[in-house]
Amino acid sequence: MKRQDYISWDEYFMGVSLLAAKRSKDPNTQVGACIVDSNNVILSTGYNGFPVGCSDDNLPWNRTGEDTKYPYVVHAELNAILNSGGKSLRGATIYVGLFPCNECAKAIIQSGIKEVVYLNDKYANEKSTLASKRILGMAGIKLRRLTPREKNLVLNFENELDR
Ligand SMILES: Nc1ccn([C@H]2C[C@H](O)[C@@H](COP(=O)(O)O)O2)c(=O)n1
Ligand SMILES: [Zn+2]
Repeated sequence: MKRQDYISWDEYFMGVSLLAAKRSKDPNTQVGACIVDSNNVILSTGYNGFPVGCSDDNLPWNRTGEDTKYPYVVHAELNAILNSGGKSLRGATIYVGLFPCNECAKAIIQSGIKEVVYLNDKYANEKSTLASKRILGMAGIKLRRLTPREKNLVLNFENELDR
């Protein structure tokens, strides 16, 4: 009989986006994204960080004050779109830990992505999120908040060493 406790496609792709988020150097919010085609093939991943060539150590990670991270950070969704290397994203789905902002929403729409699956909507009342929902809705993009069956998905490197 086949295993019964395998993870769903949704859990797999959201899991990949959460794993990508672990690469983020942002001390406050780590976001990952995973773009998938209609055959459940991963097209691209990304996480929030500074642009290539801009050192993580020489730009600010502050949220407030004179010099903040906001003008410099590339969001996870945009990085995933840019990392796709010119592949067509038409009809694709983007899995992302945090609901996309308006800037990422524009890129999502223009790239042809048709569905956004997200986990967290902690900035639901921000102008950027409201604008994002407005344009994603107008563009006919499906929005789906994922309710995971399990709270935890454990990766155990040690177990694999014993096989
Ligand atoms: N959908 C999103 C929303 C935000 N981000 C990035 C941008 C920042 O690095 C961080 C948010 O920082 P906070 O204001 O919570 O300190 O998350 C993203 O990549 N995708
Ligand atoms: Zn964004």
